[in-house]
Amino acid sequence: MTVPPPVLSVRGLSVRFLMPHGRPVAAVTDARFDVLPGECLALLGESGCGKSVLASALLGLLPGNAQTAGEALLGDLNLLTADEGTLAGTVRGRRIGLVPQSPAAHLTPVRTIRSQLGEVISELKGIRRGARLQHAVLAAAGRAGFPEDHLDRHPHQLSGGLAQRAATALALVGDAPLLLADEPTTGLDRELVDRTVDELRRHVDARSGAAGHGLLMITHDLAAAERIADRVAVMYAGRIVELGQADAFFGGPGPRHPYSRRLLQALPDRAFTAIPGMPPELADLPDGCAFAARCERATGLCSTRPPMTDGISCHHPHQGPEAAPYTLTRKGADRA
Ligand SMILES: Nc1ncnc2c1ncn2[C@@H]1O[C@H](COP(=O)(O)OP(=O)(O)OP(=O)(O)O)[C@@H](O)[C@H]1O
Ligand code: NI
Repeated sequence: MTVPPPVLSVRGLSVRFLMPHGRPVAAVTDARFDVLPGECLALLGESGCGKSVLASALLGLLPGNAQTAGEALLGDLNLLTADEGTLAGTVRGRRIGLVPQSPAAHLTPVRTIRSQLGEVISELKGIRRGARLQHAVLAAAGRAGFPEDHLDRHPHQLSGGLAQRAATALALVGDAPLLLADEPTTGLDRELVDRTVDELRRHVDARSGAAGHGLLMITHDLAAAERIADRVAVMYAGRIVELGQADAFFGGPGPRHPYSRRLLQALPDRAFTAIPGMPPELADLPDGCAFAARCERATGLCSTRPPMTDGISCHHPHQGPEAAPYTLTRKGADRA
C-alpha cells in the first residue's frame, strides 16, 4: 500500500521573535513532521515550549516581530510565504479549521451562537438564508454536540464546556482538510474532554484514503492525546525531540526521550513526580541538548546537539520498539 501524500508537511520550520532590547527568542527551531490523511498527530510539551507559536505560524497569524524559516506545505501552498489575502480568503476556515485555545476569546461576544454559526455557514457554504440555513445551523451545532436550546445565547451565557463546543462547531463548518486544535480541552472536565476529542476524531474518520482529513492537536493533556492520537510529537524548548507512534509511546515500550518519559511520569495516574528544574530561556538556549541540565542520563556528549534519528533526538534514548516502517494505525478506524 502506498502512503498517501500528507495533508500538511512541515519542513525545517523555525520562528524567531526579534526583541527591541535583547536577544531574539527562538520559539520554534527546525520543526519537521507530516500530518497524513486520516491521521491525528498530537503535539505535546510543557507550557511555553512553542506549540502555539508553531500553530500561529501555520495560520499566518504571527505578530510583526516574528521571522520564519523553512516550509509548511498544505498541498502546494507554502503557508509561511503565502500572502495574507490567500490565507484569509482560502486557507483559514476553508483549508485549515482552527479550534482555538480560548474559545471565549474567539467567539464574538455581542452575537448569539446561532447568528455566528449562520454567518460562517453563509460565508463558507454559500447557504444564505431561510430554512436551509437554519437547518445547516442545527446540523453544525449537532456535529459538535452543541445543544439546540442554547443556540440563542451569547457567549458569556455559556459554560466553558459549551463555549468550547460552539468554537468546535465553528471550526468544523468549513470541512477543512486540516484541523488545527490548540488546547481544545483546556478547562473541561474529563467527560467533556473525552467528548470533545472524540468529536475531533470523528471529523478525521469521516473520510478515508487520500481524501482523508488530518488533525494536528496541540495539548499538554496527555490523557486526551492517548485517547485520540495516532502519532505524537514531543516539543522541548522549541524543538521536536521525539516523534513516534502513539501506541508505543503510551504503551509498553514507552517514550524513548528522557524528557518524554518524565512528562508521562508526571501524570497523576502514573508516578506523579514533577520534572526537576526549569526549561532554558528561549532567548538563551544552550548549544547542546536543551534538556541536558535536567536529565539524569546526560553525559559530556550532551554538550553537542543530538541529531534527529529515527524519530528521536537524544544521545542516550531509552530502548524503543524495533524501528518499524512508517505505518498508520488509524485509531478511530480500529474503534469503529
Ligand atoms: N510576540 C512574542 N514575542 C516574543 N516572544 C514570544 C511572543 N509570542 C510568544 N513568545 C514566546 O514564545 C514561547 C512559546 O510560546 P507558546 O505560546 O508557543 O507556548 P506553548 O507551548 O503554546 O505554551 P502553552 O502550553 O502555555 O500554551 C514563549 O516563551 C513565549 O513567551
Ligand atoms: Ni499554547
